[in-house]
Formats: sequence, structure tokens, C-alpha cells
Amino acid sequence: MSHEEDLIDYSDDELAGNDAAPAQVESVSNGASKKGDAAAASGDAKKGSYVGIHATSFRDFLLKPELLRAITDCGFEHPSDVQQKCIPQAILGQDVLCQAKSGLGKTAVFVLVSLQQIEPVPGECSVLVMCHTRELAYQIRNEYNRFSKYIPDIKTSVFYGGTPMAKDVEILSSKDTHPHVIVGTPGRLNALVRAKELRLANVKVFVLDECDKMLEQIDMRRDVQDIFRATPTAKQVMFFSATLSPEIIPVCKKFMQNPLEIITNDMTKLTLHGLQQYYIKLNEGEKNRKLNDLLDSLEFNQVIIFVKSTARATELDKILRECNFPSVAVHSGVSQEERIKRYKEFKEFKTRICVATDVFGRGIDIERINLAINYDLPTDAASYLHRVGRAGRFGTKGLSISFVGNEDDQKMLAEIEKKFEVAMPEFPEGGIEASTYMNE
Ligand SMILES: Nc1ncnc2c1ncn2[C@@H]1O[C@H](COP(=O)(O)OP(=O)(O)OP(=O)(O)O)[C@@H](O)[C@H]1O
Repeated sequence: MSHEEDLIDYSDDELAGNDAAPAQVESVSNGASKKGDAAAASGDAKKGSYVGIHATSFRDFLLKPELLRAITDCGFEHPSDVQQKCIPQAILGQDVLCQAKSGLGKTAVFVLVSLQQIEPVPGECSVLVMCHTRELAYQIRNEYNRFSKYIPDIKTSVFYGGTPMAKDVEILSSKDTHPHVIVGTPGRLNALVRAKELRLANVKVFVLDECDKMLEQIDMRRDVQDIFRATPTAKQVMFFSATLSPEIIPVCKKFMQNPLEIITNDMTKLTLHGLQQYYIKLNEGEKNRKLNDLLDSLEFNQVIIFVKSTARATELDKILRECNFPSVAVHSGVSQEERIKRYKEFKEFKTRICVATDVFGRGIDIERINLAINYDLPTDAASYLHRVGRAGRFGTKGLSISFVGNEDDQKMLAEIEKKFEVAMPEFPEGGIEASTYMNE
């Protein structure tokens, strides 16, 4: 188990460097808005009426009626571009390597595709999904629960580190509780495999979300490979991310056979169209005051503020509270139980301000975030793209503001602008009109 403890959390950048290479983003037209109003704090809000280029319906995919019912309950009206491109072929069992920009529904692709194909057998895991952080694993498991609502025979579980392994072992030890779908982070899953508590001989669908991140980090890649080897050769493999560098694509393809490749090479189609992106030039010592001013003057439903280390997250969270901004901090320095609790509170709109490290930089889907602030700029362009993608989910409006302090930040800003071919203006002195980034 010591190995697993070594890998207690791969996700904070300070713990694991990541030189992610240039990202490529699919361009999709901005759909109608979805309700993000501060007052609308109820559960499954009706989703926006985003329509892809080909206005198909989920019915066209010939999904099980139970899935179609759940899709309707989720408020999904039309499949997004990525869903239209992937689902029809993937439900026939083809491997998939899919790059599609943030927030346009990659999760539903693999959740629906795997639930469509699964034939639950007691005591057997048929679907294995891995991702890089525990909160994301937790979130994906919840997506499985949402979509399998009318297929009660299907059992799902989530396994990740920082929690007692005995609990996972207990779940796996009885046919009555053994999950058919397992979502987890690779450290804990590999520990369970090595301890012979988790048997993967019946896996039919193998999914990596945020696959570039998982394979670029060497410790995580090793765990992924070990787990992959414990699964049968004949299975469907599906990998997803908003960013796939030219270097990582061949690595991904080593896991696959004749995959459907959805990869966007056109760097001009980069932007989340509903997201306005600005920077503010300032010295380190001016950051707190500026943040204060922004939180005072900007209207927002929920805001996520990214910093570069756990220590800075703790400190900034403290300062914000002292200034009467009730915030919550999420990073690897917090106990796992507490982290999930804070994630839930933020997701349920009980808090509106979250200070986070890159633990929340990818995949986390919180509908009401319409403001993302890079208090510290990330050290690679791909991380920037993922971070700002937390605002403006599924074609909604949003605003991102990046603090640019030193020379390195300026270089990073230039790199981001170049790679994604986006002109990022300086945030205007007088602010901007709230209606341009607030969803009605
Ligand atoms: N067809 C649809 N109609 C309406 N809403 C949708 C649809 N598909 C997905 N969504 C919603 O859009 C949001 C973003 O989806 P998701 O988290 O899967 O995006 P993603 O592509 O995985 O993004 P990221 O790259 O940031 O992880 C979720 O709240 C999801 O419920």
C-alpha cells in the first residue's frame, strides 16, 4: 500500500510537474444559454438548447428506452457535436480517441455508450473508468447514477485514495454489492488490483478521461498501464480530453485498435465562444487588493479562483474570509472527506467562491461558475484552457480574468495567445457590462 500512498494525489501541480504541449480545440457554435441565475439554486436545471451543426435527436442513436428517459430527466434536448460524432459508432463497440473542447458533454458520451452496451453480471466489473482526480471520479460516478436511474440492476462504485481501502474491499467482496461500473483514480485501483481484491478479467469497456494528463504524468501512466494489463485484450477502449498534444496522440493510440479519431488540428477553432477572456497586469503585492475589488464590483453566480500551490490556496481562502467573502478552498492539503464535502457544497451552490489548485483545473463541472480567475497563471497553456473552461459550460456565457505578474507570466500569456490564436485584451479599467458574461 505504500506505493499507493506515494501517489496520494497526483493532481496539484506543485506535486507533479506537467509540461503539457499545445492544445487543440474544436470550435462549436455557441448555443443558447442555460439558467445560471444566483436565485436558481435547485438541482437538475433544464439545460440550454444547444444545437450542433446537425440537429439530431438522442432518439436517433437507438438507445435503450431507460437511457432516453434519463436523458430527458437530465434536461438534455439535443446531442452536442461531440456526442453526435462519437455515440453512433462507439455504441457499436469501436475504440474512440476523442478531443473536444471543454464543457460540451464528453462525459455523457462514454457514460451513455457504456450503459447502452452493459449486460450486468453479478460479481463482475464490465466498465472501468479512470480519471486523474478524486473529485472528478466522484462526479463521473454521479453521472453514471443519473443516467442509470431507470436501470436499477446496474451497480456503480467509485474508488480513490485518501479513504479506507477496507471499505472498497468490502464492496468488492460480495456479489450483492460488487459494482458493474467502477470509476476511480489509478493509484487506488492499482492497489486493489495488486492486492487481488479487484479482478478486471471481465472488463468490456475501458475509459480514460483527461487522458493526456493521465499519460503525461509518469507515475500515473505506470498505474494506468498496470491496470490496462489486468484487463482482457478484447475490449472497447475510449480516451477523452479537451487537449491532445501531437506527442500524446501516438501514446494514446498504443492502447487502441483502429479507433474512431476525433482530433481537431485547426487551432483557430479554439475559443469557447461564450467565454470572454481578459488579463490584468499587476505586481504580486497588488493581487489581493485587485481580487477584492473584482469580487466587489463584478456580478457572478459562482467564481473559481486558481492558485499555484496548496499553501497559497489556504492563505488566500483565509484572507477572503477575513474580508467577508465566504469562500471554500479545495486542494490536496485538505483531508479527502473534507475535499468531497467542499466539492459538494460548491456544486450545490452553498458557497459561491472557491479557491483551488489544479485539483479543480480539469473536468469539474459546476454549472453556475461563470467567472474563473487565474490568481496565479498556470505554467502550461493546456492547463489554462482547462481552467478557464470551468466557466462557460455547455455553450453558456462566462468571464475569465488572468493576473499577469512577472516576466514568466507575460511569456505564458503570449504563448496562450499564440497557441490558441486568441487575442486576450487587458481588462478594462471601468469593468465590463455584466450582461455580456451573465446568463439570463
Ligand atoms: N446534450 C446535452 N444537452 C444539455 N446539456 C448537456 C448535454 N451534454 C452534456 N451536457 C451538460 O454539459 C455540461 C458539461 O459536460 P461535461 O462535463 O461532460 O463536459 P466535458 O466535455 O467533459 O468538459 P471538460 O473537458 O471540461 O471535462 C454538464 O453539465 C452536462 O450535464
